[in-house]
Amino acid sequence: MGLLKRASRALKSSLSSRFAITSAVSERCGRSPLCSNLLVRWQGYCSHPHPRSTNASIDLSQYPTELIRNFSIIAHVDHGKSTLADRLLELTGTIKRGHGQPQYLDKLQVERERGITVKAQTATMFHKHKIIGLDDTSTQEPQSFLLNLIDTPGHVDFSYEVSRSLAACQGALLVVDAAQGVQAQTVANFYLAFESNLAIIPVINKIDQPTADPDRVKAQLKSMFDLDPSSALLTSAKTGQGLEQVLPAVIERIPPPPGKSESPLRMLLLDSYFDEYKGVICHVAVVDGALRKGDKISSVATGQSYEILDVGIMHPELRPTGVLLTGQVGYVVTGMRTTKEARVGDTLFHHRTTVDPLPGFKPAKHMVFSGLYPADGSDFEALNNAIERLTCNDASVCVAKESSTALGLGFRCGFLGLLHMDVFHQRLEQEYGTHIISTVPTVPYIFEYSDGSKVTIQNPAALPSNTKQRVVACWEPTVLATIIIPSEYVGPVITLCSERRGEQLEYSFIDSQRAFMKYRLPLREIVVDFYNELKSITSGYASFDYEDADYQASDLVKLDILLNGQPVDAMAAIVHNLKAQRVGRELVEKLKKHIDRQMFEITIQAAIGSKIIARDTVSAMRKNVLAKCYGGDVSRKRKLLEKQKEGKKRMKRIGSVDIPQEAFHELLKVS
Ligand SMILES: Nc1nc2c(ncn2[C@@H]2O[C@H](COP(=O)(O)OP(=O)(O)OP(=O)(O)O)[C@@H](O)[C@H]2O)c(=O)[nH]1
Repeated sequence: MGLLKRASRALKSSLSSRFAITSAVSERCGRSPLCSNLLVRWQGYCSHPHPRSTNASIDLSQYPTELIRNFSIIAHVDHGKSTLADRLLELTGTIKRGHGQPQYLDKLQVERERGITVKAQTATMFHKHKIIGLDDTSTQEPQSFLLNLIDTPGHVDFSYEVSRSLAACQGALLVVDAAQGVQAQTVANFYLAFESNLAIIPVINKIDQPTADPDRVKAQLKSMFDLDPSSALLTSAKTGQGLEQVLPAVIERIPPPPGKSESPLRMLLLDSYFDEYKGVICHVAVVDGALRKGDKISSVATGQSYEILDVGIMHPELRPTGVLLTGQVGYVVTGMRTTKEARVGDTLFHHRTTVDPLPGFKPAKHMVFSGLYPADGSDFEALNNAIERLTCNDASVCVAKESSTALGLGFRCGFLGLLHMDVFHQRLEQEYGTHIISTVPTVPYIFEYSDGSKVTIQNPAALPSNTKQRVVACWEPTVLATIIIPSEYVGPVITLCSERRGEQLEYSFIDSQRAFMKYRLPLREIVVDFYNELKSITSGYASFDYEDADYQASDLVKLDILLNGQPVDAMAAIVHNLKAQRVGRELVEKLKKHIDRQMFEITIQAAIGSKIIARDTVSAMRKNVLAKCYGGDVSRKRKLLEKQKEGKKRMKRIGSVDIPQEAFHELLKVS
């Protein structure tokens, strides 16, 4: 994951090297060069809604780059980014106070249900501010600034979104919970912003909490990132305390976008999604030049040309402006038919001009792969459509068609992590009404065969079962994990990491209460349930982040699951030899629990090659759903039978055995 490299390139190998990051950080995080160049001092002036927040049309020509600030909010998960974004939108009158929809920018149903941000969202705000010349005599009138705010996800799986958002920004608010202090993703996000050369404004949030200790957090910011403690803003996004300092600090400390208005148009494509009515909508940042409705543009990546049918800003919903000028961030609607044409990171430019492409983004690195199949085989086309549309909106998923003897036609998808995979499944079901079966997640292993060929295996079924005969060596991907925990949990965390075949690389203390550990862990060991277990053994206090590392030689075997003697390719897994027995037993147990009794006996076996390592049986008998329905109304019985019929539709028939969707889901949790 390129994004993860950033996280801790400076983390590199030792804490001390991080602590040694020098005054370059404080220079960047202090007053921007702009301020010294202009020799101005800014003063907070007005936090009332700007008149433009009404439905009046917006004239973007009033906002040259000097009056634009593009910034992001980054933080560890749950430290209050989305709540802070809400308050800033309210403060500027972009949304109504008490709009009744907390975390306004978390628009997806899955984000609201899970209380997490999955997709980075942009909103444009206007804020009036007064400038006072350093000589204090040249008082100017307050000026209106255009502020583009990008709310980003905090969970490690979605840091790809963060890295993309930062490409459109010149500064970032680094939000840290006043009670929890610096956590693993705070570290990762800081380095991501630092390496992107952004001005960083530390914001210590949640100061209203009884356990808040802003001084301790300031000391951590100083010792870990060399951030000037006096530059930290103290806020409570909940009570509103201290919020009036945030936008003045954004205007004061973050430089305006550096683009040239007189140069030919260059736009960075940040994101895209499919809208039922408008078609493909692209989020763009205009780096140089200007874009107008009706312009013809071309794409560097595909060479295709399009006409701009609509252009505008997110304020906070789509708001047509007819134009986007240098430094502005907004949306464009072109004639693109699918979001596949909208390559995230692409450079768009005026047709028939020549420009140097913008740097773009490193492609997302897929950590986990799993097969997705329609629960009902005849729904393949519907699933195909749903996946196509959803991947338009989530470019970080890779998809290839595959087929399984057990499940029929389906897809092999690559995800950034397990939560990402989970969220993708949930969105497929919620937003597109598809019922899916997903196979056990796997990571990309490398196998070397006796003929000297090497293959990357993303699907266990692709590995012949008699591996030992043909495979001469195998390697598995590893990660460098950063774990920050209260000192009292060090023991259990060390035990967990060694159970997961981890190698400790570093162990030190951030302050008197918290320990910092760095481990090399096999990726396979963390994708399945590691984070949940870490949270549970540390009462939720652990924070965790990882970056991808090298492959390491390993002793891997293919574990087959057999139902009535038939191997089920969709249930095969590649596991470490030492764990094969336990995993085999657990898989058999889970399947037994979830397969309903049927008219015949079902044997469930786990096998390595021809050796059976676990076995159980489900005895024969049809599940009688009417058993608990004594007498009573016939319509009630009919309803229960209908429900059973509906449930059966969602079962997968493998050989002669019906397997409910939940059985496949449960298999995902075996580590
Ligand atoms: N006491 C207190 N709670 C806050 C404050 N700011 C946010 N919260 C609460 O903290 C929780 C997490 O807030 P979010 O804004 O969703 O956090 P986030 O960082 O956006 O979370 P992700 O998007 O999942 O990374 C919510 O329950 C908020 O109500 C604050 O200043 N004080």
